[in-house]
Amino acid sequence: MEQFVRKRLTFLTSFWNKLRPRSVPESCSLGYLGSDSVSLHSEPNSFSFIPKSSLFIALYAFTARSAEELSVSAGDKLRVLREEGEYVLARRLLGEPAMGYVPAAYVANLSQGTSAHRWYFSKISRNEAEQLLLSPPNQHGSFLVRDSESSKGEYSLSVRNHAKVSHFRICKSPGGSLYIQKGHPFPDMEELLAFYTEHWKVIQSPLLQPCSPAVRTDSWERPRWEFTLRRKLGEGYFGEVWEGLWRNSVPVAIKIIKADMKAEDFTKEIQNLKRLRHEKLIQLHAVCSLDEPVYIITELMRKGNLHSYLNSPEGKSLGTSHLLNIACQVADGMRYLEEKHIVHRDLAARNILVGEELTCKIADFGLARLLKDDIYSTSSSTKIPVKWTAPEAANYRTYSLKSDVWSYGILLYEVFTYGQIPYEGMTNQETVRQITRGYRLPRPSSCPPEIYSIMLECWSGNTEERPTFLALQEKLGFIYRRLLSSLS
Ligand SMILES: Nc1ncnc2c1ncn2[C@@H]1O[C@H](COP(=O)(O)OP(=O)(O)OP(=O)(O)O)[C@@H](O)[C@H]1O
Repeated sequence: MEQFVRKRLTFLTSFWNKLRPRSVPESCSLGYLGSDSVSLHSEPNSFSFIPKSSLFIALYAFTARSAEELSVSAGDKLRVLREEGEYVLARRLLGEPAMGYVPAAYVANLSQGTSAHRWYFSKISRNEAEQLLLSPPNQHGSFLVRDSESSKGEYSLSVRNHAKVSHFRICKSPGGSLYIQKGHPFPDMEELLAFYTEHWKVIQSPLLQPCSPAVRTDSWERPRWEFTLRRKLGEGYFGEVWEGLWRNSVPVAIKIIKADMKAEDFTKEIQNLKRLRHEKLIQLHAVCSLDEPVYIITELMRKGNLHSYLNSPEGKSLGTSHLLNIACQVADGMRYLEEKHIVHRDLAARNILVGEELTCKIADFGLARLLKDDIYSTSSSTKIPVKWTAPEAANYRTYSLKSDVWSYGILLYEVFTYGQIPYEGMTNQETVRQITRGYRLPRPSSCPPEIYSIMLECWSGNTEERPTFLALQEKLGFIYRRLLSSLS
């Protein structure tokens, strides 16, 4: 069970390692299956002692992506120990003894004649067949045979004909022969296909190559029953956020999307979370999105958002070195986004989450965008957090990494004022007017002058003069290390 969960939920590896540290070397990680009755050292060509139903053949070559997967070549004979969702746990029967997971679509059961062929896709619907044949690497002439949806025991032949897919019913006569055209039977599927490969004009669709299978790599979707809600943590635009448990053991944060939210809005956040992986960015663990309410499951940050944390007694007791440490962590996460050319657009203390030992992570990627050029323009009237937004973004909706740098300067102000609202007492309109005239926030009393001069650089009216996140990370890191060594 543990191995299965480790294998299928690789995104939870760190949790597993915490719950049950691996005690065996990676190369022996499948040794727990040693009780299986098949001896890997038995006479290789005689598999008579293995139940036929578990003898499989690899239809395609597959290269393992992790230590728990098994690389196979097309034609390899395998013993399948069990099926697990879209994978089978298989043991190679010839050559180097090895065992691991292989996509189920890459293997066929030898005891079921038809299924041992690359062109046979048993549990696939007409629509799925069309999608598969029309997607890469399949091309004109790709074909497959599938079980007929409407007539049990019969088949359908689906063939890609340029940008279209044609389907032909393969009927079975009472005597067991197969035919597409009445009066033209074949004893088996191979002969039928051989005939239509040669005489493809009869069906106006050339059979050039068997369809290639698709391996689904999106393993984020999890069943809802695996999560239990324990305590409400907060509420945002998309809905409530709860502390919860995954499989009754791993603490997680669960965002429950409100029923009236437009899918296109929150899916942006999910997509952004899926493609971003950095220790200073909040990590997506799973989603439950097949029915409502949609759950977005992320790592749990026990101390909540940075703004509230700075206002808490614990936050208020932090010294300059701690505040600098927070600033460095956020700069590190933003440097990663900068490298990926992703603009966050909503960088603020409320969107930084705090965990144990002052760990800080950037969250709320709902507004984040990949920059195609260096600037992202929007004409949409999305609500703008004006006091955090650079003037060119607030006035002309032109967002860039440099507008994120401006927001980072405001975040520094929040950090060094222990969570004070910037431009307190000013309205949004007044703030924009004052900023445009050159007004800048004053130096907070607990802020060292060198940090304040970094804030002022971030708030340069000329975007070119603002530092990069890489430069910010280096500069702040240097100041932090110097401060630590002066304290020790
Ligand atoms: N992963 C998490 N761990 C711990 N607490 C969290 C987590 N995610 C959110 N929270 C808490 O829940 C609150 C609401 O979060 P959410 O992301 O929904 O909204 P928001 O960031 O406040 O605003 P919005 O989504 O409207 O921009 C946060 O302010 C934080 O206190």
